Amino acid sequence: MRPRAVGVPRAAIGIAVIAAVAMAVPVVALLARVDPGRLPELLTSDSALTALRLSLLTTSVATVICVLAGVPLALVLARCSFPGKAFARGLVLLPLVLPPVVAGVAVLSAIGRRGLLGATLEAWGVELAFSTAAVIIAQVFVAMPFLVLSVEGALRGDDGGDDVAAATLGASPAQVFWRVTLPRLAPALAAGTVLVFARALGEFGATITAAGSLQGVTRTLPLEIYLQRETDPDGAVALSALLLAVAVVVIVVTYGRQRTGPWRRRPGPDPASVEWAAPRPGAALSVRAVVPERGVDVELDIAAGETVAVVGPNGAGKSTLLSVVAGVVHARGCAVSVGGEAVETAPPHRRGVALLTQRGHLFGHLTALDNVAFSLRGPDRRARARGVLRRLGAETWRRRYADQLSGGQAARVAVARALAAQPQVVLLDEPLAALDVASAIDVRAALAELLEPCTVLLVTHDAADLSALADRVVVLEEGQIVDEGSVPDVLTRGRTTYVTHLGSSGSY
Ligand SMILES: Nc1ncnc2c1ncn2[C@@H]1O[C@H](COP(=O)(O)OP(=O)(O)OP(=O)(O)O)[C@@H](O)[C@H]1O
Repeated sequence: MRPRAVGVPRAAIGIAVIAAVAMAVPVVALLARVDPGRLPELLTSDSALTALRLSLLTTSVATVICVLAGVPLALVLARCSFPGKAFARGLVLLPLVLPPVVAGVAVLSAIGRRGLLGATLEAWGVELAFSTAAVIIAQVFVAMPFLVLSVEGALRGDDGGDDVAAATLGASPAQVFWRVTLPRLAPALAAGTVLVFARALGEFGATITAAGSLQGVTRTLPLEIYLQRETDPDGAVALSALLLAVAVVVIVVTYGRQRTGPWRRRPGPDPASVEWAAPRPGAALSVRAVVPERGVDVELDIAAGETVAVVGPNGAGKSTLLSVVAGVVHARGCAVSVGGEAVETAPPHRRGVALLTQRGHLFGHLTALDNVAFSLRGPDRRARARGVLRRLGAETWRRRYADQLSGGQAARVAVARALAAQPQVVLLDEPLAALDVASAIDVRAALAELLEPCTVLLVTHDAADLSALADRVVVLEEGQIVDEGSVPDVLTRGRTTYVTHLGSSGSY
């Protein structure tokens, strides 16, 4: 069910209709000029078929190259910081604004006989200029920016929270890329691929400049149309209609998938439930979090199996402390050890620490069940995942995707996913904040039981969490520990205004 859209101003609708008609007129005019009687003969001429074959071949190869090279390029531009990044980005996107003929001259200057790489290529016995390879190079050069723009835009638009969640569930950077980042990018990648294909298919200026017009070698369909325009206008019209049809088919095939909503992986068969075994006992945690740019300077030791609640006003540094333990935030003065082993230089997936943030970050392309099974191994992983969901009272929604769950339901599934990973240390950042009162009571009770053997660092603003879950409480203010002790002691002392309010909030 789609929510009703907010109304659109009448003027916008009027202008949109005029714009759509203006875009449609040339296409209709072209189709009107096609002579259906002569179409088979015109389209099956030797020159037309040769040009079509060459166009489809070069465009397909160029599209594959753009996808294989463009996705890593977009990833680096979106996610890495390095000197000269703005310049590198400008360079990659430059062909977008270059006149195609200039792009062709640039390609020829690189691969031509007297070009920058010409002598080296010749020494290797490779001659690229005016070859089919030159057509592909020209197409890649002009089309690549479309893919980079689409994918980089999608990457910049998200905060990388899903990737962090996956890493703290034990996924290596390569697994995060294949299992989480790429599926999330699928719609942008599909859109970018269509644009690349369309741009490469229609490429003319750069191709004729860098590769010439040799029949069967470099004369692609747009070049054939241009040449036929002089000698056989009807043939040119027929070929134009053919190019139009190919472009429409590509767009329909690719965008057709998107009409069914976001990309989702089809779930496997519904598994039988396997009773969830008790969580693995936790390990001792020791952390020194010194992050001057956030004003945080905290040292904390937690015994194996202990649950420590961290409380404090907004901006006190609670989430930063958790991020340091998880390996998401790094600073020179930080040290973290899990089970006596120093892990501050280890990447998040090697720390044995699961981080559950306020937003949960369920993976949108997976069902609730497959989210929970994400970190599990073995043939019965989905059955065990169902057992964990059952323990959290979330089994009913196992076949739903993240966008089909309410905030509270998603929070339960996210808790199940974090606990299923059996981490040595569990980091919970306000895990119950999205739940209604009744659900919070249920999940809190389940957590109290399930977290019993675990080492837990829990950030909360709710006094009910303290009494139900915490063995000890630590109070943070402006990045420093200002009090710590047993829950009743700290709340009774009420050393800060925040703690006084927390103690009198009624839920304790
Ligand atoms: N990504 C960031 N870059 C720079 N500074 C940040 C970033 N995230 C948080 N900070 C700053 O670090 C300090 C601690 O923030 P943090 O999110 O750890 O507080 P918090 O106690 O978790 O707050 P809340 O209860 O609102 O979640 C704040 O001053 C905040 O402005």
